[in-house]
Parts: sequence; structure tokens; C-alpha cells
Amino acid sequence: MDKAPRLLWNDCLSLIRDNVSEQQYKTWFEPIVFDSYDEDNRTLVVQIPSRYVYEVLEQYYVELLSKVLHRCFGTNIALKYRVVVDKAHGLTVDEEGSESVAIDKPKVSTRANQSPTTLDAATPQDLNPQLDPHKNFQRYIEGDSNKLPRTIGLSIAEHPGRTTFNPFFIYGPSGSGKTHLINAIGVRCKEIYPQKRVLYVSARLFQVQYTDAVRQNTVNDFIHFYQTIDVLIVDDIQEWAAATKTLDTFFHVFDHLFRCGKQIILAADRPPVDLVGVKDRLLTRFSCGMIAELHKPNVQLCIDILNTKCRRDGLKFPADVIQFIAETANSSVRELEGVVNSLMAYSIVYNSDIDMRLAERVIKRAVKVDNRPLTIDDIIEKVCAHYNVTQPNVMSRSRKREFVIARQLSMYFAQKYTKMPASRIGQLVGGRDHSTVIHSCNTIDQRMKVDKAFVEEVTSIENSFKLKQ
Ligand SMILES: Nc1ncnc2c1ncn2[C@@H]1O[C@H](COP(=O)(O)OP(=O)(O)OP(=O)(O)O)[C@@H](O)[C@H]1O
Repeated sequence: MDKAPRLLWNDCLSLIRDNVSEQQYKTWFEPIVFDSYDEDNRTLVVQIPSRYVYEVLEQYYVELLSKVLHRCFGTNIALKYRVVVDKAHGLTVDEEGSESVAIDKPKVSTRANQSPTTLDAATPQDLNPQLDPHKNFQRYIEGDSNKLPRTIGLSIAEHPGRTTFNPFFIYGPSGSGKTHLINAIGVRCKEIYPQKRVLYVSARLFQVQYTDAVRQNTVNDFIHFYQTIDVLIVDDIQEWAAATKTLDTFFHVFDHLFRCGKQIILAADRPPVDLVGVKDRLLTRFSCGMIAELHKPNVQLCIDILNTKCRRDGLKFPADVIQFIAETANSSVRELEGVVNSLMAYSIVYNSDIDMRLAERVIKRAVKVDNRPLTIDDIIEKVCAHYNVTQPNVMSRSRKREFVIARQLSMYFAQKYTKMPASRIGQLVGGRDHSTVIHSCNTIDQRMKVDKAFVEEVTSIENSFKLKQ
């Protein structure tokens, strides 16, 4: 080979650049770094920033890669990916990321869905905690909606069974991050105390295991096994509603662990009082430690999560697209992630850049469309979310800058999108008169004529209304 392998790889990149859009090149190929070339095995090793990039390259660009590699390096060339860890942000990409081992395909850390098969008390090293290492605290972005549960979770991980937060009962809507948080507690706990017997189990799996134990006449072993756990994490316990026998069995486990000072962590989609079919003796126990609620993420948390995801997965989304997704697809973090994945898929399939047009198209398909006419309450809610202020702030007499803007914009949008007269709008926005509404609308109109950044802000809020039109 006459030319240095690094230069040959640069040739490959030039060829690729000619064959994909600029956006695709920047997103998927620019982050690839030449690592090494093994002359004997004719193997090129490249570093990639995440497993996600690997999956996309393998799924959509493998043919292109193979053609350019053959063209530049000749036939019989093998390509290996090395998935690196983002040290700057303390984020690990996959299990092998921290070991500098060249891998054909990064090994996925599969979450074994099965519970321990033997019901004997295995040693801590033998017990698979059934935790997903990726769902850790480093990846659990903090925001207003989860600050308290996250802080409590960290403290439990550091002192399991020794805080007043026992049991820790966490509840919140679907996709708000319950599983991630309770899993992160287990992961952190295991890092600090490798000897502790930590176990994550879904309520459904616990029930299945219990049913099996009944069938095989091993209920005592079953209970004994669970009574040997130091940190027991049970997810989705609302699924036990009316499963009387399972609940009774869990009662024995719970009581024993609690008395022995072991940590219990429970997650559900509703607070203990709303758990149907659970007897009082368990309900009072569920409620005697700490109950914390996870709320729907606010816009700022969505932005932070999206930015982190893009950074981690080596994606480049324009800021206005991030803002738009955060404002429109924010009913849960799962929805946010779904939109990002769809957006990537669309951009690849249609060979188009990720911009507002594509984002609007994808969001319309991915997010449930609400056909109700836009109401003034919808408007105030979106404006408040955008400026991170509360409805009482908007209604108040305060002249604080962001309150005034949120107030004036609420009136402006109400006039533009609802059929209400100015006097009614004024009444609903803190009991103002119609001349204040007209003045506010004029102020916004005037500012939009001279302030480009402000026009962008207004457009971004209007985008968040789109799903309601
Ligand atoms: N604060 C956060 N930072 C980063 N990712 C998050 C955060 N909250 C949730 N996620 C991610 O959102 C997705 C959904 O979260 P999770 O499964 O924990 O929700 P859940 O409340 O348990 O939902 P369900 O009740 O439907 O099981 C996961 O991929 C999770 O990693």
C-alpha cells in the first residue's frame, strides 16, 4: 500500500461526501475518526461516538461504506468500529466503550428479562441484578419536574436502607422517567456497594414467578429468595391490582425486608391511595417512607434531554428544531425520543436535511393531533411554558420583564387565534380592560417589525400551537 492508511481513509470520506447530503455527512461521517490500520489482517479500525451511529451506518450506509473502502483500500478489507466513551460528559456509550477493544459489532448490554432462575440465595456475584447499565444517573437529566425524586434517589443509592426514605414510592405518568430513575438507583448502589444484593423486577415478572412457584410447590423458596435481597426494586406495581395472592406474598417479603432495614423501592403510575385492590395493611406500609411524584417534563427539561441525546448519539439538530420538538412533543420523554428517531429515519430515507419543515412533518405524524379549537387557556399554557413563568405570574400586576412579555403575548395570540372580543380577553388575562389588550397587541406588532429574534420567539410559540389547530 503506497499511501498512508489515514490518507486513504480521508479519500474514503471525500468519496462519501460526494454521495450523501451535507447534513448526512455532518451527522454520520464527520464524527468518524480514523483509529488504526492492521496491515496483516487488512483491517481498518475507526472510532465512532456511539452505538446509535454504528447502527445507522450498518443499517443505511453499509453498501456505500463497503464500495468506497474497496475503491480506496482494495478488496478484502475489513472494517471495525470502536465505540468510544464521551469522557467530557461522563457518558458511557456501551459496556465495552471504556475498554479500548476493537469490536466488529459493539456488544449490546442486553437486559435479561428473566428473573434469577434458581430460587436459592445466590451470592451477590451470582445474582444478576437485572439492571440496565445505560439507565444511570449520568444519563438522567435533572429538571424542575424530577429534581426532588432524583435527589432522594441518589441519597438512597448512597445509603440504602439507612435513610428515612424507606420504602421509596415513586409515581408519575407513563414515560416520565420512573423506570430510568429506579434503575439508576440500583446501578449507583451496585457501584458503591458491589456486595449488596440488588434486584430490579417488574411487578408482572414477580407475579409470573409467583404463579410458577405455586405450580411447582416452591412458594417458600420463592419468598425466601426475595427475603435475601438488600435493595429490592419493583416496577409498575399498579399491575398487581386485585392480584390478591401475589399481593399477600409480597406482603411477607416486604415486611421481612423492612424489618431487617433493607431498602425497598416501588414505582407505579399512580399514588398508593389510588392503587385499587391493595389492602390497607400494604397501603400503609407503601406510604410510610417517602412518596415522590414525577411530573411531565417541562420545555426546558425536554430541551436538555434532546441536547444530551444529540450529543451522545453524534446527531446535529438545529436549535429551532430542538425547541420545536420540546414544545410540541413533550407529553413524555418517550415521545420526545420517538420523534428524534423518526426524524433521523425520515432524513435518511428521504435524503433530506433535518430542518423545521421535516420536523413539522414528522411531528404531525408522530404526535397525537388535538382537533379542538385553540383556547385562551391553551395559549397561556404554551406561552408560560416558553418563558418558564406561571399562570399566576401572567395574571398578576407585576411589571417583571418576562411576565409582561408573556402577558402581552397571551393577549396577542388570543386575539389572533380565538374569536373573543378584546374586553373578554382582558378579563381572562388578569381582569384587564379592552384598551390594555389593544395596547398589548400593538406593542407586539411594533416589536415584531424591528426585532428579528423576537419574531423567532413568536414563531416558535406559534409552532407549539400547531397541533391544536
Ligand atoms: N430525566 C430524564 N433524562 C434522560 N432520559 C430520560 C429522563 N426521563 C426519562 N427518560 C427516558 O425516557 C424514556 C422513558 O422513561 P421511563 O421508561 O423511565 O418512563 P416510565 O415513567 O417508567 O414509563 P412507563 O410508566 O410507561 O413504564 C426512557 O428511555 C428514559 O431513559
